Amino acid sequence: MSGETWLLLGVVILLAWAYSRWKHSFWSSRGVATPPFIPFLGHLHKTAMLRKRYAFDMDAYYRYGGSKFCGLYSFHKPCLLVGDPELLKQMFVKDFDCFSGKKPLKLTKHDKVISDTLVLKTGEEWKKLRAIMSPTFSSGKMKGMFPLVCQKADDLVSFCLKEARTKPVIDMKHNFSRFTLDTIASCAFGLECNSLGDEDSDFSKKVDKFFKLTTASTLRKIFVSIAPRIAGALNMQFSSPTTGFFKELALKTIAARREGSKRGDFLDLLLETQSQGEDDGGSGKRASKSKEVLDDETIVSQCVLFILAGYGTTASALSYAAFLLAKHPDTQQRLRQEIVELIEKHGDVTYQGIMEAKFLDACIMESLRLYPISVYLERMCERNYRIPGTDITIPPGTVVSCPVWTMHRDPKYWPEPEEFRPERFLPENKADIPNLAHMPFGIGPRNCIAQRFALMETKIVLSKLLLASDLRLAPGCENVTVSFGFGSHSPKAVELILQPLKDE
Ligand code: HEM
Repeated sequence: MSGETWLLLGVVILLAWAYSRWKHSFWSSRGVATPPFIPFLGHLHKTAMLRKRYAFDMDAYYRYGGSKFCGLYSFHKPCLLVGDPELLKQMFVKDFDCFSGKKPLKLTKHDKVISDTLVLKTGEEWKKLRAIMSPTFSSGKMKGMFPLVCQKADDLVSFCLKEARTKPVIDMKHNFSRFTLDTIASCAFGLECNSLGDEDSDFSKKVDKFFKLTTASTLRKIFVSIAPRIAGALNMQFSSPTTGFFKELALKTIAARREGSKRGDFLDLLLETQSQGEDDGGSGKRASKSKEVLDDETIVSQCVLFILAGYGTTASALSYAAFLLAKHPDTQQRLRQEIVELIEKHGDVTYQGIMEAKFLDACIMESLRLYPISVYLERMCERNYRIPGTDITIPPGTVVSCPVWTMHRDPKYWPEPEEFRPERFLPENKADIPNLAHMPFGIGPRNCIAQRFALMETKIVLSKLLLASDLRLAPGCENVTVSFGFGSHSPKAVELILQPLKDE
């Protein structure tokens, strides 16, 4: 290269560096602290991978003011980390109209099934869909689905006890995952897939494929995220091609339901909202609103949503809870006693009984405190917003995140935070927990829509499992290793010894 070319290159690099420095002065010029960052990337190298993210959030929270708020950069885009419960309440709840969106996922036209799921919708479309779907998760509707989930929980317990006869140690993470899968197949797709007993079940194989990340699928996702239009033109999609299998399955079940075979599951409930809209033909307004949102394709997307949002989350929540109960035999016995007393009162594991079980609820809440499935929450600012109590304004497009994992272990809110102490969540102690210091199901109007369903599922399984067996830690498995994936985490393994409590 000639001297002039070198000089030109030097000037270009210098200008780019100066531009990056200027962009990265957004927070310092407003007097907001930021953890150390690097040119161009900002903090992206620390926040893009969940494995690094939770440790980074902790550092930002304790050392750079994040327990109130601090500034971050994703490339050159300013982001805000907010760890103050009062400020979170103001932003995520009271000023929700300014924070109803989430960071958009870049998708192609071939990703319609997942782009129509509630979790990826924004603005008015999200509002309408959420309003129509919310009643399907009411406590009345949960009662209707209770027997379906109990059936799957009974299958799980029988399977585990059968395994316990031949195996010294049971892989409970695997069994909880299969149980969750069977429940989703039953409640969202009307399918009895029995993946617990049948390792070759088509449904479970397809779900495994749906989540499997290979080098090729990762590169495809990265390419779609960078150039969605070109990717679309090349017939590429972000989601796994296996999505087509679930779409066909749900469409087939919808057709069968129209022939009259109802089961009171989630799919029936969604179809009911569609016909409620149609029945309202007289007034016209509601009918067209429902029809517009819940066409068959939109319903199919919400069935797939159950796999996306409900599979790993519930299986991990059950795995962590079972591990903690096995590690704390006295707590386990206290919980078993509560369940036995409720059975004496109600005659069986009933919806009413598990709702009354205060210690059961406390054990699950404490387990989700120590291991919140979402390490952080995010919202996107939709217009200029002045951070309350300051004269700092953040522009539209700023991503605001809440460091859930870190806040769940802050000794300011949780004395001896690393200890498993369900008593913290008993009614007489609940008043000591500040509002929004505990948020395993998120915050405000965009929180987990299926919280009732997820809790019902978890409570039924733990009740039935503890009534049937004593859970003990397998030798060498005294600690749980958290395995961080792309967007979520799960215990690496939960291997337990199951000691049956009744003669079979
Ligand atoms: C123990 C299990 C579960 C946990 C811990 C959990 C947790 C969460 C969290 C933390 C969020 C984000 C909330 C926020 O940003 O404020 C969320 C959102 C969501 N969850 Fe769950 N979840 C669980 C099970 C499920 C299940 C079984 C479904 C089934 C459909 C589900 C569906 C959703 C949906 C649709 C959203 C997005 C809601 C919206 O954007 O309006 N979740 N969940």
